[in-house]
Amino acid sequence: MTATRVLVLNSGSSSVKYQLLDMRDNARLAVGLVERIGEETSRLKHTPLATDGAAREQNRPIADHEEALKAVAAELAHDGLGLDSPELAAIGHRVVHGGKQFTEPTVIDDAVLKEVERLIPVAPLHNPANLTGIRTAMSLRPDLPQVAVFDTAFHTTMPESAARYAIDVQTADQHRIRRYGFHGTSHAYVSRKTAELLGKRPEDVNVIVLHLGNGASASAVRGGVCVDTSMGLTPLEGLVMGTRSGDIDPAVIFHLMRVGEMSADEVDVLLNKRSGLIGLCGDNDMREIRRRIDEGDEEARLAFEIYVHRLKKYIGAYYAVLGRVDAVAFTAGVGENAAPVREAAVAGLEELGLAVDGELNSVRSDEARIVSPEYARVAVAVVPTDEELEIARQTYALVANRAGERND
Ligand SMILES: Nc1ncnc2c1ncn2[C@@H]1O[C@H](COP(=O)(O)OP(=O)(O)O)[C@@H](O)[C@H]1O
Ligand SMILES: CC(=O)OP(=O)(O)O
Ligand SMILES: [Mg+2]
Repeated sequence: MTATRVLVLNSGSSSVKYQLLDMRDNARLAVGLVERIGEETSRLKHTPLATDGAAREQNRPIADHEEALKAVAAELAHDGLGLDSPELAAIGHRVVHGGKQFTEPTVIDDAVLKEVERLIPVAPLHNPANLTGIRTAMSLRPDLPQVAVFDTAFHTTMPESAARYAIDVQTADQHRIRRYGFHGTSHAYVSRKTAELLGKRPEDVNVIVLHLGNGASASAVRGGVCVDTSMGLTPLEGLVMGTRSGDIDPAVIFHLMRVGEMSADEVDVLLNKRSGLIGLCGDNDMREIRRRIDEGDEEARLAFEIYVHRLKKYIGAYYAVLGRVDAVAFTAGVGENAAPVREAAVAGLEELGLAVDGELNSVRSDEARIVSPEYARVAVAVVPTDEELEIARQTYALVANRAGERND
């Protein structure tokens, strides 16, 4: 019997999302989420799709990512889908920062672990969680291939003109300061899906992808190749996010340190965790912000306007970078669900061929769809992302390939 299953772990700063898939038909056997790790109100939600599909929940404090993963392993075992299964071919891990060197999915060994660890200072919210996920999975199944799929990989094609900051070259090179970009697995998947939706080959279309989740980033994809993206050295640059500021005058930082007497760490926490939507209005969930706007809340309205203004600037910028745009694709939690964000982001851009159809845009669906009117020159699309499926595919392709090579 050949092993055909892949477990995918997407470890975030305070959550773990996971899926167990059978790669013969990409069927999802189990999916789940552990959230609020490290808080009193942690929650594990596990849905065993292969059996009765009834979700099970645990509401209890889960101290760290190791405990979270062990709880996930126990839930899977409960359904006869445990990590000890001989049908498990590999575990695929989302790794957020892979620097410049990892352009492909990579089987994890000591050298890879060291490199992911070395990159912690430039992905402090993400790489430590990714590493704990990997180490725990390795301890549970030391014999199994563990594969890292990097958020940065898709962006390694960016030209130097987009990847370099305009700072002293020696200093930049010494500290490997450049723009790496993130959410690459999503940008790759969504740009390809968008081409499919248009009935074209990826190499024939130019797409602006707007990945709007808790973290948010935009990318310009020309013929399937990323040519620019909004996140930089770290996932802090670019769009306004749930808790991150995105673009800011770097002098704000010196000012806060010199005049505000804040330490570097305090400014780091301010910009990463107490800025963006939560900093502007106290809420980082777009649903709550829309609810408050409907009640006439001015603070929430301004936060929404700042969010959309930045988004619109990036649409314009990437339009200019690409020269010709076939589609603007919205994805992730906000992009897929928040019709008012999509409407406001393209409002007034009719001259650029961009518009949404009010009725199409308000339809709720899990399907990839076009929400622009027939006459619009550029398609505005809603394309649900599936980072876990993409990670599973890349992981399975790599291990199947290696197995094939061994048998040759
Ligand atoms: N129905 C909805 N309407 C508006 N916004 C939503 C809805 N569902 C989710 N969101 C937004 O999506 C965000 C989460 O997006 P997601 O892509 O799951 O984030 P991440 O993977 O970065 O944790 C939430 O914080 C919320 O702002
Ligand atoms: C890189 C990044 O910002 O990821 P997330 O959106 O999962 O926080
Ligand atoms: Mg996400």
